[in-house]
Amino acid sequence: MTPPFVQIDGVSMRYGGVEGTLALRDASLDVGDGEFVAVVGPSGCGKSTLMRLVTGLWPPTEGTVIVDGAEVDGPLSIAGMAFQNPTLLPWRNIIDNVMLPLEVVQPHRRQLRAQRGTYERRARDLLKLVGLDGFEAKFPWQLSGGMQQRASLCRALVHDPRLLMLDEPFGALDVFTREDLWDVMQAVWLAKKPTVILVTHDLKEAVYLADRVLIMSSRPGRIIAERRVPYPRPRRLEQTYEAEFQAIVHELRDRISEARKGEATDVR
Ligand SMILES: Nc1ncnc2c1ncn2[C@@H]1O[C@H](COP(=O)(O)OP(=O)(O)OP(=O)(O)O)[C@@H](O)[C@H]1O
Repeated sequence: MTPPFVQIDGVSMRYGGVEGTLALRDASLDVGDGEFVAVVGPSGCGKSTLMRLVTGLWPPTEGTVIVDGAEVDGPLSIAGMAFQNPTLLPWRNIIDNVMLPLEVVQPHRRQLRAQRGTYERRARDLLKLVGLDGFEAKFPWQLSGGMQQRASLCRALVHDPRLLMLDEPFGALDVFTREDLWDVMQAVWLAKKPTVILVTHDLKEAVYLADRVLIMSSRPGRIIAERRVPYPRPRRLEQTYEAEFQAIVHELRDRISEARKGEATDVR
């Protein structure tokens, strides 16, 4: 059997030393290579913290995080990341923003000068995939919030990451743009099959996009349950209105509401 691509084993995370905030306690989860999982849970339960540990932005206080067979001990170059806030650099145009990871992440950084044309084509293809062709030379402030978020997804994908970490990337968008981007995300996943971990508050989004939805307890967070999503891909937005789909969303909502009631005792 192939080992999981991401293995989180008995991870705890306390911010600010022994008297600080315990965000995660004994959290464990495995994610298979090419699997799409969504992480949901009560507000403040440690979802973003989990993302920071997997991408190596913080070391855990206890436990181990293994990605692609190696323990994570610093920022992961095989990961692409997108957050709720698109964080594009205002002085760079859209294509230069999208190409930013190529200037940082090896081996692309080494190859960029010699293969600029190929890389630029890749960035243009991604912009086209998300409906932003024609906007390459614009600056972030000339684009709407939804368009900036599309560009930030392209930036997360431009170095062909094997692991894609998405922390509420659609959270700030209106419902129509959000649903458009779900389908963009689905198309990207079908085309490239990266391993994806998506943190979201939107249970419909979690069920629409993921193979498996993981539910966290209240803080200090750990994974307390999971729900497989039985639908093959490509999935269609109309499915989200069907009774079976809505029953899964309700089931998740109930689990989270139970998790919220079982408030943890160590809540420092
Ligand atoms: N850099 C930090 N320093 C100190 N405490 C932090 C830090 N980051 C997060 N925390 C605390 O850790 C806990 C978990 O935060 P985290 O952002 O991981 O939760 P979340 O589940 O992503 O929250 P939300 O659902 O509201 O986005 C919270 O109590 C938060 O205040």
